Amino acid sequence: MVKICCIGAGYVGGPTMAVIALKCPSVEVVVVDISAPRIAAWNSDHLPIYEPGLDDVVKECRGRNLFFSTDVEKHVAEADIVFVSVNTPTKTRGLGAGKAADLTYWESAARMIADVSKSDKIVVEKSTVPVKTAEAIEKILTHNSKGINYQILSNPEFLAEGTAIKDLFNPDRVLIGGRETPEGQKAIQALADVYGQWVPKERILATNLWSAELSKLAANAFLAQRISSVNAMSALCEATGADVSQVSYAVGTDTRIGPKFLNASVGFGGSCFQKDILNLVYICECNGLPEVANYWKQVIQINDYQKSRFVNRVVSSMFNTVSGKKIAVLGFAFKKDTGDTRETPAIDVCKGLLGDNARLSIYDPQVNEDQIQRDLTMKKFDWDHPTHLQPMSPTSLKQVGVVWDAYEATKDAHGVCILTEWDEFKGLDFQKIYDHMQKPAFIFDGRNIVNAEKLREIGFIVYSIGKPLDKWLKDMPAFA
Ligand SMILES: NC(=O)C1=CN([C@@H]2O[C@H](COP(=O)(O)OP(=O)(O)OC[C@H]3O[C@@H](n4cnc5c(N)ncnc54)[C@H](O)[C@@H]3O)[C@@H](O)[C@H]2O)C=CC1
Ligand SMILES: O=C(O)[C@H]1O[C@H](OP(=O)(O)OP(=O)(O)OC[C@H]2O[C@@H](n3ccc(=O)[nH]c3=O)[C@H](O)[C@@H]2O)[C@H](O)[C@@H](O)[C@@H]1O
Repeated sequence: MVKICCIGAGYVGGPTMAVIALKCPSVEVVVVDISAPRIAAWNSDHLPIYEPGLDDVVKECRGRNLFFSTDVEKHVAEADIVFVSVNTPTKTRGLGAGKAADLTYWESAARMIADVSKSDKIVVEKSTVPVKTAEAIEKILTHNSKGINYQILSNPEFLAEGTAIKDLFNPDRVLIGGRETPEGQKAIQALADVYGQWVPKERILATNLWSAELSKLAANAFLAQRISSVNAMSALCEATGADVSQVSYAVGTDTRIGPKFLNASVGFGGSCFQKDILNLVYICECNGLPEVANYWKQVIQINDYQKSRFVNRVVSSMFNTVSGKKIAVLGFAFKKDTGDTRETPAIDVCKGLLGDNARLSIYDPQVNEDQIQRDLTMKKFDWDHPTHLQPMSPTSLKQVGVVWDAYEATKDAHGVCILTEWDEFKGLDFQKIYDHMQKPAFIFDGRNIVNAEKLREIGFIVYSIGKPLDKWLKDMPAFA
């Protein structure tokens, strides 16, 4: 029986390994982590992450050929294939701070593999890492090898949160990079055989190591670039009276461009887009390519601009101040169908509003108060470390209330900001909301999910990203 061990039981390690266990009943899969609470949650009825369909997959295999354990060393020692899916945060200090990937967790995992291994192993990079990381890992493993043969593969993950199980069941492609040696090719084949149990052969792509590593960074950069492109257009739409949804549709019907990933928004969030682009920028700079670095930097700059543009719209529309005003924030997660708040645009928007002294009442169906308070008080990039190593959050912010109901959040509010596109927000009774709000009542839709015309009929003043402006907003300076 092939034994797989995955180091890191997070958003990637957990779902990916659960699907491998489901699709390959003859493979034993153990997911290990240094975080005991996380492993306990994986072994309980309340999994540590919310992901549609995940519960069913885990229930079917857990205890059969899927196990979660804190006994990292034992399971690594026994495995034939070791996936490493640990955090690769942005460095916060030292060389490359604010850009380069911090490979501390990766390196310590590699050293541990070298320490405990007694048999040959295929070591798979599942985390997103800088190009050439495999070379560093290879050095750590071979310098401590005790005659053991290691093959390093790069097998980046392309799942998106909220659709992880769907993406894993039916991936556009599985990318496996390895050394161009007979041993390297054999290792690629061994991993391809695992995926081959449910992924069609033609979707399993084999490349060299560096192409696989770089393809992951490139794919995220391209995806984020589409969003920044459409968000840049959204600003121009507002200035000219064009409608960004119509522009996106018209542009996306060109088969060379395609319709996906062209929704204007308050900005992209999530644990990876910004981190991976910063990493790409750093790699370009290190390779003496400042023009290429600056090109990709712009994707992040437009994203930051979009978030601050949104805050400015809110403040300037409400008589240039939100001081002391109650603002309801609907949605805090970085997208719908996840409880994940890492790099969510809601953090920057809320901080911007708090900077103007607003009182916030936040509701998200999947995010609790503790998480929101932590997010609003934590330093940039600190979130991307294993939970038990993150600094304790300081005292909570008094101006921020977190409630479990959209109607409660909006009661007596002066304005409502929609920051996540949860389906339930589309079905809210906006007449009821309007009736219980201060007047004039404002809605700022950062996700373009409400029917602005209907809301205007009720009496709201509505701002929707990239849409022709409400008469009220036209008369207000956008960047006061
Ligand atoms: N979240 C996502 O949707 C995607 C993430 N990725 C990449 O996958 C990697 C992991 O991301 P997530 O799963 O989101 O992170 P995560 O933070 O949810 O999980 C990482 C886990 O690794 C554990 N860990 C860290 N060091 C360890 C060690 N030495 N030994 C054992 N466990 C250790 C942590 O305790 C944590 O539970 C990152 O490189 C990320 O860029 C790639 C594709 C999608
Ligand atoms: O490496 C990763 O971590 C993953 O990053 C993204 O997945 P994810 O961040 O989970 O979610 P996306 O659906 O890509 O959304 C990212 C952000 O962009 C925003 N977005 C997305 C699409 C769009 O048209 N407009 C838009 O603003 C979302 O609301 C969200 O805040 C990629 O889609 C995955 O392929 C990749 O594996």
